[in-house]
Amino acid sequence: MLEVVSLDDARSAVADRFFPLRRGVRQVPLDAAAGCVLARDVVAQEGVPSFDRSTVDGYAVVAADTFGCSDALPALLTLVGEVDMGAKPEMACSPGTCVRIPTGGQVPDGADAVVMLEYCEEYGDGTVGVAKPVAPGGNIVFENDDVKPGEVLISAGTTLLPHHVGTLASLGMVNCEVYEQVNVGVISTGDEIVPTDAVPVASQMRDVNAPVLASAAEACGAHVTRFPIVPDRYDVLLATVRAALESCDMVLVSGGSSAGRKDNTERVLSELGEMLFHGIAVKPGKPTMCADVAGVPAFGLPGHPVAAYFMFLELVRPLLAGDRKALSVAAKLSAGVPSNHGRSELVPVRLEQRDGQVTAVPIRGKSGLISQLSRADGFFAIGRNLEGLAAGAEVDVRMFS
Ligand SMILES: Nc1nc2c(c(=O)[nH]1)N[C@H]1C(S)=C(S)[C@@H](COP(=O)(O)OP(=O)(O)OC[C@H]3O[C@@H](n4cnc5c(N)ncnc54)[C@H](O)[C@@H]3O)O[C@H]1N2
Ligand code: MOO
Repeated sequence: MLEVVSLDDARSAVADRFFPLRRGVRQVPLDAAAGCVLARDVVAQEGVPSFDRSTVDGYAVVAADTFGCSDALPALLTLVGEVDMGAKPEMACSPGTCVRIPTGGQVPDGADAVVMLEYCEEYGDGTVGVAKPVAPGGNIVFENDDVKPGEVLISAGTTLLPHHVGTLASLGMVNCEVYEQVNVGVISTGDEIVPTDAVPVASQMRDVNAPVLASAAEACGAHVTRFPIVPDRYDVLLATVRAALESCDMVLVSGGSSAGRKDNTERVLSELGEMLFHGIAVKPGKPTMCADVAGVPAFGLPGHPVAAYFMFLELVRPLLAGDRKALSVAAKLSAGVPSNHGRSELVPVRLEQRDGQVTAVPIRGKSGLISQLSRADGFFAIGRNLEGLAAGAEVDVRMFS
Protein backbone atom coordinates (compact mmCIF):
# COMPACT_ATOMS: atom_id res chain seq x y z
CA MET A 1 0.00 0.00 0.00
CA LEU A 2 1.25 3.45 -0.88
CA GLU A 3 1.42 6.03 1.87
CA VAL A 4 -0.23 8.96 0.15
CA VAL A 5 0.30 12.69 0.67
CA SER A 6 -2.16 15.38 -0.41
CA LEU A 7 -1.68 17.07 -3.78
CA ASP A 8 -0.97 20.39 -2.01
CA ASP A 9 1.70 18.75 0.16
CA ALA A 10 3.28 17.10 -2.89
CA ARG A 11 3.39 20.45 -4.71
CA SER A 12 4.97 22.18 -1.72
CA ALA A 13 7.50 19.38 -1.21
CA VAL A 14 8.66 19.74 -4.82
CA ALA A 15 8.72 23.54 -4.80
CA ASP A 16 10.44 23.81 -1.39
CA ARG A 17 13.16 21.40 -2.38
CA PHE A 18 13.88 22.38 -5.98
CA PHE A 19 12.62 25.89 -6.82
CA PRO A 20 14.38 27.69 -8.41
CA LEU A 21 16.07 24.93 -10.40
CA ARG A 22 19.89 24.96 -10.38
CA ARG A 23 21.46 25.58 -13.78
CA GLY A 24 24.28 27.38 -15.51
CA VAL A 25 24.44 30.99 -16.70
CA ARG A 26 25.59 32.16 -20.13
CA GLN A 27 25.88 35.42 -22.04
CA VAL A 28 23.72 35.93 -25.11
CA PRO A 29 23.69 38.78 -27.61
CA LEU A 30 20.54 40.88 -27.53
CA ASP A 31 19.36 39.42 -30.86
CA ALA A 32 19.18 35.94 -29.28
CA ALA A 33 17.75 37.00 -25.90
CA ALA A 34 14.00 36.70 -26.55
CA GLY A 35 12.57 33.62 -24.84
CA CYS A 36 15.58 33.24 -22.50
CA VAL A 37 15.28 33.58 -18.71
CA LEU A 38 17.24 36.49 -17.27
CA ALA A 39 19.84 35.38 -14.69
CA ARG A 40 20.64 38.78 -13.11
CA ASP A 41 18.62 41.89 -12.38
CA VAL A 42 19.01 44.50 -15.10
CA VAL A 43 19.93 47.77 -13.38
CA ALA A 44 19.83 51.00 -15.37
CA GLN A 45 23.33 52.50 -15.66
CA GLU A 46 21.92 55.70 -17.13
CA GLY A 47 18.62 57.58 -17.19
CA VAL A 48 16.15 57.58 -20.08
CA PRO A 49 15.56 59.96 -21.72
CA SER A 50 18.84 61.72 -21.23
CA PHE A 51 17.29 65.13 -21.97
CA ASP A 52 13.89 66.84 -21.63
CA ARG A 53 12.05 65.76 -24.78
CA SER A 54 8.99 67.12 -26.57
CA THR A 55 6.24 64.57 -27.24
CA VAL A 56 4.57 66.69 -29.96
CA ASP A 57 5.31 68.93 -32.93
CA GLY A 58 4.74 72.50 -31.76
CA TYR A 59 6.29 75.42 -29.88
CA ALA A 60 8.30 75.30 -26.67
CA VAL A 61 7.02 78.05 -24.36
CA VAL A 62 6.98 79.34 -20.82
CA ALA A 63 3.63 77.88 -19.75
CA ALA A 64 2.64 80.95 -17.72
CA ASP A 65 2.65 83.01 -20.96
CA THR A 66 -0.26 80.96 -22.28
CA PHE A 67 -2.52 81.16 -19.22
CA GLY A 68 -5.90 82.71 -20.12
CA CYS A 69 -5.33 82.68 -23.90
CA SER A 70 -8.08 81.56 -26.27
CA ASP A 71 -9.09 81.57 -29.95
CA ALA A 72 -10.52 85.05 -29.43
CA LEU A 73 -7.50 86.29 -27.48
CA PRO A 74 -4.33 84.41 -28.46
CA ALA A 75 -1.12 84.88 -26.48
CA LEU A 76 1.42 86.65 -28.73
CA LEU A 77 4.95 85.25 -28.47
CA THR A 78 8.17 86.13 -30.29
CA LEU A 79 9.64 83.21 -32.28
CA VAL A 80 13.36 82.99 -31.39
CA GLY A 81 14.43 79.88 -33.28
CA GLU A 82 13.94 76.23 -34.12
CA VAL A 83 15.21 73.03 -32.45
CA ASP A 84 16.99 70.55 -34.73
CA MET A 85 16.41 66.82 -34.10
CA GLY A 86 19.32 65.11 -32.37
CA ALA A 87 21.04 68.39 -31.56
CA LYS A 88 21.28 70.46 -28.40
CA PRO A 89 19.23 73.68 -28.84
CA GLU A 90 21.42 76.73 -29.40
CA MET A 91 18.78 79.17 -28.15
CA ALA A 92 16.89 79.47 -24.87
CA CYS A 93 13.29 80.40 -24.18
CA SER A 94 12.43 83.34 -21.95
CA PRO A 95 9.07 84.88 -20.98
CA GLY A 96 7.33 86.25 -24.08
CA THR A 97 9.21 84.00 -26.53
CA CYS A 98 8.77 80.57 -28.11
CA VAL A 99 10.87 78.07 -30.08
CA ARG A 100 9.64 75.80 -32.90
CA ILE A 101 10.22 72.15 -31.86
CA PRO A 102 9.64 68.76 -33.52
CA THR A 103 8.36 65.64 -31.72
CA GLY A 104 11.39 64.12 -29.97
CA GLY A 105 13.36 67.37 -30.01
CA GLN A 106 15.23 68.61 -26.93
CA VAL A 107 13.28 71.25 -25.01
CA PRO A 108 15.38 74.46 -24.87
CA ASP A 109 16.46 75.92 -21.55
CA GLY A 110 13.84 78.22 -20.05
CA ALA A 111 10.84 76.49 -21.65
CA ASP A 112 8.63 74.38 -19.38
CA ALA A 113 5.91 73.23 -21.81
CA VAL A 114 5.19 72.62 -25.49
CA VAL A 115 2.00 73.74 -27.27
CA MET A 116 0.83 71.58 -30.20
CA LEU A 117 1.14 73.38 -33.50
CA GLU A 118 -2.61 72.87 -34.14
CA TYR A 119 -3.23 75.59 -31.50
CA CYS A 120 -0.66 78.02 -32.87
CA GLU A 121 -0.43 80.39 -35.83
CA GLU A 122 2.70 82.01 -37.26
CA TYR A 123 1.78 85.52 -38.40
CA GLY A 124 4.83 85.88 -40.66
CA ASP A 125 6.24 88.85 -38.73
CA GLY A 126 8.25 86.79 -36.24
CA THR A 127 5.36 86.36 -33.84
CA VAL A 128 3.25 83.31 -33.01
CA GLY A 129 -0.31 83.36 -31.67
CA VAL A 130 -1.12 80.63 -29.12
CA ALA A 131 -4.85 79.90 -28.76
CA LYS A 132 -4.78 77.23 -26.05
CA PRO A 133 -3.16 77.34 -22.62
CA VAL A 134 -0.72 74.62 -21.62
CA ALA A 135 0.18 73.60 -18.05
CA PRO A 136 3.81 73.53 -16.89
CA GLY A 137 5.29 70.18 -17.99
CA GLY A 138 2.67 69.80 -20.75
CA ASN A 139 3.83 67.64 -23.69
CA ILE A 140 7.30 67.08 -22.23
CA VAL A 141 8.94 63.82 -21.07
CA PHE A 142 11.56 65.00 -18.59
CA GLU A 143 15.07 63.66 -18.23
CA ASN A 144 15.01 60.24 -16.40
CA ASP A 145 11.18 60.13 -16.50
CA ASP A 146 11.20 56.69 -18.21
CA VAL A 147 14.14 55.20 -16.34
CA LYS A 148 16.05 56.46 -13.31
CA PRO A 149 19.74 55.55 -12.96
CA GLY A 150 20.10 52.62 -10.49
CA GLU A 151 16.53 51.43 -11.02
CA VAL A 152 15.93 47.65 -11.35
CA LEU A 153 14.23 47.47 -14.73
CA ILE A 154 13.88 43.72 -15.25
CA SER A 155 14.20 41.21 -12.43
CA ALA A 156 16.21 37.98 -12.60
CA GLY A 157 13.88 35.09 -13.47
CA THR A 158 11.94 37.05 -16.08
CA THR A 159 11.40 35.34 -19.44
CA LEU A 160 12.52 37.97 -21.92
CA LEU A 161 9.82 39.16 -24.33
CA PRO A 162 10.22 41.63 -27.20
CA HIS A 163 9.44 44.64 -24.97
CA HIS A 164 12.19 43.57 -22.53
CA VAL A 165 14.58 43.37 -25.49
CA GLY A 166 13.51 46.93 -26.33
CA THR A 167 14.29 48.10 -22.80
CA LEU A 168 17.76 46.50 -22.97
CA ALA A 169 18.33 48.08 -26.38
CA SER A 170 17.36 51.53 -25.06
CA LEU A 171 20.12 51.15 -22.45
CA GLY A 172 22.70 50.04 -24.99
CA MET A 173 22.98 46.58 -23.38
CA VAL A 174 24.08 44.47 -26.32
CA ASN A 175 24.65 41.31 -24.21
CA CYS A 176 22.80 39.91 -21.22
CA GLU A 177 23.20 37.02 -18.80
CA VAL A 178 20.56 34.32 -19.05
CA TYR A 179 20.09 30.86 -17.57
CA GLU A 180 21.04 27.80 -19.57
CA GLN A 181 17.96 25.86 -20.68
CA VAL A 182 17.03 23.15 -18.19
CA ASN A 183 17.92 19.76 -19.70
CA VAL A 184 15.11 17.31 -18.95
CA GLY A 185 15.73 13.57 -19.39
CA VAL A 186 12.62 11.65 -20.47
CA ILE A 187 12.45 7.87 -19.98
CA SER A 188 9.53 5.55 -20.79
CA THR A 189 9.43 2.10 -19.23
CA GLY A 190 7.44 -1.07 -19.82
CA ASP A 191 7.94 -4.39 -21.65
CA GLU A 192 4.83 -3.61 -23.69
CA ILE A 193 5.91 -0.11 -24.81
CA VAL A 194 7.21 0.21 -28.38
CA PRO A 195 8.52 3.29 -30.19
CA THR A 196 5.83 5.61 -31.52
CA ASP A 197 6.71 4.79 -35.14
CA ALA A 198 6.44 1.00 -34.58
CA VAL A 199 3.35 -1.09 -35.33
CA PRO A 200 2.27 -2.70 -32.02
CA VAL A 201 1.62 -6.44 -32.03
CA ALA A 202 -0.34 -8.46 -29.45
CA SER A 203 -0.78 -6.25 -26.32
CA GLN A 204 2.05 -3.84 -27.11
CA MET A 205 1.38 -0.10 -26.74
CA ARG A 206 2.92 2.80 -28.66
CA ASP A 207 4.96 5.19 -26.52
CA VAL A 208 2.68 8.14 -25.85
CA ASN A 209 4.22 9.46 -22.66
CA ALA A 210 7.66 10.37 -24.00
CA PRO A 211 6.25 12.60 -26.79
CA VAL A 212 3.73 14.16 -24.37
CA LEU A 213 6.25 14.84 -21.62
CA ALA A 214 8.95 16.01 -24.03
CA SER A 215 6.68 18.51 -25.75
CA ALA A 216 5.24 19.67 -22.41
CA ALA A 217 8.77 20.30 -21.10
CA GLU A 218 9.77 22.10 -24.31
CA ALA A 219 6.67 24.29 -24.03
CA CYS A 220 8.10 25.42 -20.67
CA GLY A 221 11.35 26.46 -22.38
CA ALA A 222 13.33 23.31 -21.47
CA HIS A 223 15.68 21.26 -23.62
CA VAL A 224 14.76 17.57 -23.72
CA THR A 225 16.98 14.47 -23.96
CA ARG A 226 15.06 11.31 -24.82
CA PHE A 227 16.40 7.92 -23.72
CA PRO A 228 15.59 4.51 -25.24
CA ILE A 229 12.48 2.74 -23.90
CA VAL A 230 13.45 0.67 -20.85
CA PRO A 231 12.02 -2.85 -20.33
CA ASP A 232 10.67 -3.89 -16.91
CA ARG A 233 14.18 -4.66 -15.64
CA TYR A 234 15.62 -3.09 -12.56
CA ASP A 235 19.23 -3.12 -13.76
CA VAL A 236 18.40 -1.51 -17.12
CA LEU A 237 16.27 1.20 -15.50
CA LEU A 238 19.01 1.88 -12.92
CA ALA A 239 21.64 2.25 -15.65
CA THR A 240 19.39 4.47 -17.79
CA VAL A 241 18.45 6.79 -14.92
CA ARG A 242 22.14 6.99 -13.93
CA ALA A 243 23.05 7.95 -17.50
CA ALA A 244 20.31 10.58 -17.54
CA LEU A 245 21.54 12.08 -14.26
CA GLU A 246 24.99 12.59 -15.78
CA SER A 247 23.72 15.08 -18.34
CA CYS A 248 20.28 16.24 -17.16
CA ASP A 249 19.02 18.77 -14.61
CA MET A 250 15.79 16.81 -14.13
CA VAL A 251 14.65 13.27 -14.91
CA LEU A 252 11.12 12.11 -15.75
CA VAL A 253 10.43 8.37 -15.71
CA SER A 254 6.96 7.22 -16.71
CA GLY A 255 5.48 3.77 -16.07
CA GLY A 256 6.37 1.21 -13.42
CA SER A 257 5.39 3.65 -10.70
CA SER A 258 2.87 1.56 -8.78
CA ALA A 259 3.59 -1.31 -6.44
CA GLY A 260 3.46 -4.28 -8.84
CA ARG A 261 6.09 -6.97 -9.17
CA LYS A 262 7.54 -5.36 -12.28
CA ASP A 263 7.34 -1.78 -11.07
CA ASN A 264 10.97 -0.77 -10.58
CA THR A 265 10.88 3.01 -10.48
CA GLU A 266 10.61 3.38 -6.73
CA ARG A 267 13.44 0.96 -6.09
CA VAL A 268 15.70 2.73 -8.59
CA LEU A 269 15.01 6.27 -7.40
CA SER A 270 15.32 5.26 -3.71
CA GLU A 271 18.62 3.55 -4.48
CA LEU A 272 19.97 6.71 -6.14
CA GLY A 273 18.57 9.43 -3.89
CA GLU A 274 16.13 10.49 -1.19
CA MET A 275 12.45 9.69 -1.89
CA LEU A 276 10.36 12.75 -0.96
CA PHE A 277 7.01 11.02 -1.49
CA HIS A 278 5.52 8.06 -3.33
CA GLY A 279 1.75 8.23 -3.59
CA ILE A 280 -0.55 11.23 -3.88
CA ALA A 281 -4.23 11.35 -2.91
CA VAL A 282 -5.24 12.40 -6.43
CA LYS A 283 -7.03 10.80 -9.35
CA PRO A 284 -5.50 10.35 -11.82
CA GLY A 285 -1.91 10.24 -10.63
CA LYS A 286 -1.92 8.23 -7.40
CA PRO A 287 1.39 6.35 -7.74
CA THR A 288 3.43 9.49 -8.57
CA MET A 289 6.76 9.87 -6.76
CA CYS A 290 9.59 12.38 -6.53
CA ALA A 291 13.16 11.84 -5.35
CA ASP A 292 16.04 14.21 -4.72
CA VAL A 293 19.17 12.81 -6.33
CA ALA A 294 22.00 15.07 -5.17
CA GLY A 295 19.86 18.13 -5.85
CA VAL A 296 18.41 16.86 -9.12
CA PRO A 297 14.65 16.24 -9.12
CA ALA A 298 13.74 12.76 -10.39
CA PHE A 299 10.04 12.11 -10.91
CA GLY A 300 8.36 8.73 -11.28
CA LEU A 301 5.13 9.41 -13.16
CA PRO A 302 2.28 6.93 -13.73
CA GLY A 303 2.16 4.94 -16.94
CA HIS A 304 -1.35 6.05 -17.87
CA PRO A 305 -0.75 8.96 -20.25
CA VAL A 306 -3.40 11.30 -18.83
CA ALA A 307 -2.16 10.64 -15.29
CA ALA A 308 1.46 11.28 -16.36
CA TYR A 309 0.47 14.51 -18.15
CA PHE A 310 -1.64 15.86 -15.29
CA MET A 311 1.10 15.13 -12.77
CA PHE A 312 3.57 16.90 -15.06
CA LEU A 313 1.26 19.93 -15.16
CA GLU A 314 0.70 19.94 -11.39
CA LEU A 315 4.21 19.21 -10.12
CA VAL A 316 6.78 19.66 -12.88
CA ARG A 317 5.47 22.60 -14.91
CA PRO A 318 5.68 25.03 -11.94
CA LEU A 319 9.38 24.15 -11.56
CA LEU A 320 10.19 24.52 -15.24
CA ALA A 321 7.96 27.38 -16.25
CA GLY A 322 9.06 30.01 -13.70
CA ASP A 323 7.16 33.16 -14.65
CA ARG A 324 5.63 31.52 -17.76
CA LYS A 325 2.72 30.53 -15.56
CA ALA A 326 -0.25 28.75 -17.07
CA LEU A 327 -3.44 30.75 -17.08
CA SER A 328 -6.26 29.75 -14.80
CA VAL A 329 -9.79 30.78 -15.68
CA ALA A 330 -12.84 31.02 -13.39
CA ALA A 331 -15.80 29.17 -14.90
CA LYS A 332 -19.23 27.77 -13.99
CA LEU A 333 -19.66 24.02 -14.15
CA SER A 334 -22.23 22.95 -16.78
CA ALA A 335 -23.08 19.63 -15.11
CA GLY A 336 -22.55 17.95 -11.75
CA VAL A 337 -19.44 15.76 -11.31
CA PRO A 338 -19.52 13.05 -8.60
CA SER A 339 -16.32 12.15 -6.77
CA ASN A 340 -16.18 10.14 -3.58
CA HIS A 341 -13.02 8.12 -3.41
CA GLY A 342 -11.09 10.14 -0.84
CA ARG A 343 -8.69 11.51 -3.47
CA SER A 344 -8.68 14.94 -5.13
CA GLU A 345 -9.97 14.49 -8.64
CA LEU A 346 -8.63 16.33 -11.68
CA VAL A 347 -11.42 16.68 -14.23
CA PRO A 348 -10.72 17.71 -17.84
CA VAL A 349 -13.10 20.36 -19.22
CA ARG A 350 -13.83 22.27 -22.39
CA LEU A 351 -14.54 25.99 -21.96
CA GLU A 352 -17.57 27.49 -23.69
CA GLN A 353 -19.25 30.86 -23.60
CA ARG A 354 -22.87 30.21 -22.55
CA ASP A 355 -25.35 32.98 -21.68
CA GLY A 356 -22.49 35.44 -21.40
CA GLN A 357 -20.66 33.22 -18.90
CA VAL A 358 -17.50 31.16 -19.17
CA THR A 359 -18.76 27.60 -18.71
CA ALA A 360 -16.71 24.48 -17.96
CA VAL A 361 -18.09 21.38 -19.69
CA PRO A 362 -16.65 18.17 -18.16
CA ILE A 363 -15.13 15.64 -20.55
CA ARG A 364 -15.84 12.12 -19.35
CA GLY A 365 -13.43 9.24 -19.83
CA LYS A 366 -10.99 6.88 -18.15
CA SER A 367 -7.61 8.08 -16.95
CA GLY A 368 -5.59 6.16 -19.56
CA LEU A 369 -7.15 7.74 -22.63
CA ILE A 370 -5.14 10.68 -23.92
CA SER A 371 -7.45 11.17 -26.92
CA GLN A 372 -10.22 12.50 -24.66
CA LEU A 373 -8.02 15.51 -23.89
CA SER A 374 -8.10 16.63 -27.52
CA ARG A 375 -11.54 18.03 -26.73
CA ALA A 376 -10.44 19.71 -23.47
CA ASP A 377 -8.89 23.13 -22.77
CA GLY A 378 -7.79 22.44 -19.20
CA PHE A 379 -8.85 20.81 -15.96
CA PHE A 380 -10.10 21.66 -12.48
CA ALA A 381 -9.68 19.92 -9.12
CA ILE A 382 -12.41 18.57 -6.87
CA GLY A 383 -11.21 18.67 -3.24
CA ARG A 384 -10.27 15.43 -1.56
CA ASN A 385 -13.04 15.63 1.05
CA LEU A 386 -15.89 16.60 -1.29
CA GLU A 387 -18.38 14.16 -2.74
CA GLY A 388 -18.33 15.98 -6.05
CA LEU A 389 -19.51 19.34 -7.33
CA ALA A 390 -23.01 20.34 -8.44
CA ALA A 391 -23.92 21.97 -11.75
CA GLY A 392 -23.40 25.74 -11.49
CA ALA A 393 -20.46 25.45 -9.05
CA GLU A 394 -17.61 27.95 -9.60
CA VAL A 395 -14.42 26.16 -10.64
CA ASP A 396 -10.88 27.35 -11.28
CA VAL A 397 -9.78 25.85 -14.61
CA ARG A 398 -6.02 25.37 -15.06
CA MET A 399 -5.39 25.78 -18.79
CA PHE A 400 -3.19 23.35 -20.69
CA SER A 401 -1.34 26.28 -22.26
N1 LIG B 1 -2.80 -3.10 -7.29
C1 LIG B 1 -2.75 -1.85 -7.73
N2 LIG B 1 -2.66 -1.64 -9.03
C2 LIG B 1 -2.62 -0.38 -9.48
C3 LIG B 1 -2.70 0.70 -8.60
C4 LIG B 1 -2.75 0.44 -7.22
O1 LIG B 1 -2.78 1.35 -6.37
N3 LIG B 1 -2.75 -0.85 -6.83
N4 LIG B 1 -2.70 1.96 -9.10
C5 LIG B 1 -3.22 2.12 -10.42
C6 LIG B 1 -3.01 3.45 -10.89
S1 LIG B 1 -3.98 4.63 -10.14
C7 LIG B 1 -2.19 3.75 -11.93
S2 LIG B 1 -2.10 5.37 -12.49
C8 LIG B 1 -1.40 2.74 -12.61
C9 LIG B 1 0.00 3.29 -12.91
O2 LIG B 1 0.89 2.32 -12.78
P1 LIG B 1 2.34 2.35 -13.37
O3 LIG B 1 2.94 3.69 -13.29
O4 LIG B 1 3.09 1.27 -12.72
O5 LIG B 1 2.12 2.13 -14.91
P2 LIG B 1 2.22 0.83 -15.78
O6 LIG B 1 1.63 -0.31 -15.09
O7 LIG B 1 3.61 0.72 -16.24
O8 LIG B 1 1.27 1.29 -16.96
C10 LIG B 1 -0.07 1.61 -16.78
C11 LIG B 1 -0.75 1.70 -18.16
O9 LIG B 1 -0.17 2.74 -18.91
C12 LIG B 1 0.38 2.25 -20.14
N5 LIG B 1 1.64 2.95 -20.41
C13 LIG B 1 2.76 2.91 -19.68
N6 LIG B 1 3.72 3.67 -20.26
C14 LIG B 1 3.19 4.15 -21.37
C15 LIG B 1 3.70 5.00 -22.39
N7 LIG B 1 4.98 5.46 -22.37
N8 LIG B 1 2.89 5.33 -23.41
C16 LIG B 1 1.62 4.86 -23.45
N9 LIG B 1 1.08 4.08 -22.50
C17 LIG B 1 1.86 3.72 -21.47
C18 LIG B 1 0.64 0.79 -19.87
O10 LIG B 1 0.71 0.03 -21.05
C19 LIG B 1 -0.53 0.42 -18.98
O11 LIG B 1 -1.68 0.18 -19.75
O12 LIG B 1 -1.35 1.57 -11.86
C20 LIG B 1 -2.65 1.12 -11.42
N10 LIG B 1 -2.51 -0.17 -10.83
O1 MOO C 1 -3.71 7.44 -10.50
MO1 MOO C 1 -4.29 6.40 -11.70
O2 MOO C 1 -3.72 7.51 -12.83
O3 MOO C 1 -5.94 7.02 -11.28
O4 MOO C 1 -5.16 5.58 -12.95
